Amino acid sequence: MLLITDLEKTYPGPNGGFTAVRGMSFAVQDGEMFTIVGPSGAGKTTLLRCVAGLSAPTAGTISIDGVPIDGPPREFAVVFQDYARSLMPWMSVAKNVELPLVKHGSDARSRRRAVEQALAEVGLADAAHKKPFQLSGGMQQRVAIARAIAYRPKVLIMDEPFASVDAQTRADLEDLLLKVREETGTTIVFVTHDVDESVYLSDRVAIVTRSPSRIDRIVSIPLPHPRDQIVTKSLPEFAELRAQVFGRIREMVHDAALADA
Ligand SMILES: Nc1ncnc2c1ncn2[C@@H]1O[C@H](COP(=O)(O)OP(=O)(O)OP(=O)(O)O)[C@@H](O)[C@H]1O
Repeated sequence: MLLITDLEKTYPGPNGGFTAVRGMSFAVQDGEMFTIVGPSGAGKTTLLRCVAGLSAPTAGTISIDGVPIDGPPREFAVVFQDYARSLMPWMSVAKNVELPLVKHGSDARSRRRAVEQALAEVGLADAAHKKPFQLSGGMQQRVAIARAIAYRPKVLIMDEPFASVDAQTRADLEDLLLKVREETGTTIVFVTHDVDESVYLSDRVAIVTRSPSRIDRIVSIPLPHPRDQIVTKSLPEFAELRAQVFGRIREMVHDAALADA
């Protein structure tokens, strides 16, 4: 279980700096798809960077199975929105996917097998020898996902991973993620601006307040699996959950505008 307790992150600066996150606590169960949504600038990326061990919290603790995180854990993988910057342009797709496996010290034969399997899982078996620039944006993001899942991380952390692709590719990538999660049982912590995406993908959606951000509420998503872009999104329960999450975010933005006035 991933446990976040009383997390605070203050960026240094004048007048005591800027506190992006304060008093943030939640738990993500093993194998859960947990999504975080909230107003723009709320501190979602800050939160994910702390959870991934990429940024040190000012206060509070993050632990996985009771072990505190104080640097990027070996069993975590991270996928960011900007696939173009996250892939090495001079390396083939296969070499890009292999990179973390080399860092983890696996031998050549198991690396080759893991790369082949991960590329097959994301539907890119034929693109192994291409360079990232020869692929579309959606395909490059598939490579980033293949790289993240190749070494079977315990936790996959994703920050707006599908924000830069077109609507159809986005829907395909959402379904790919559901399939990967179904097949591997990976725990996924996912940040998105898109309320429909959060409800469609998740077991639970956490709504965070604006900075200094904390959990406002957590909404359970008891929609049946397997999910389907048309069938699931046509369910009255989907519309109800979407309205609940969207309504609460709108309320918070409205309250903040009144407070700022
Ligand atoms: N390195 C930094 N130094 C100072 N302030 C920062 C730094 N990184 C982020 N912030 C501030 O912290 C706040 C939260 O930023 P963050 O990117 O975590 O929010 P977010 O919810 O991910 O935003 P968005 O929804 O727009 O992607 C913002 O006000 C931002 O300006």
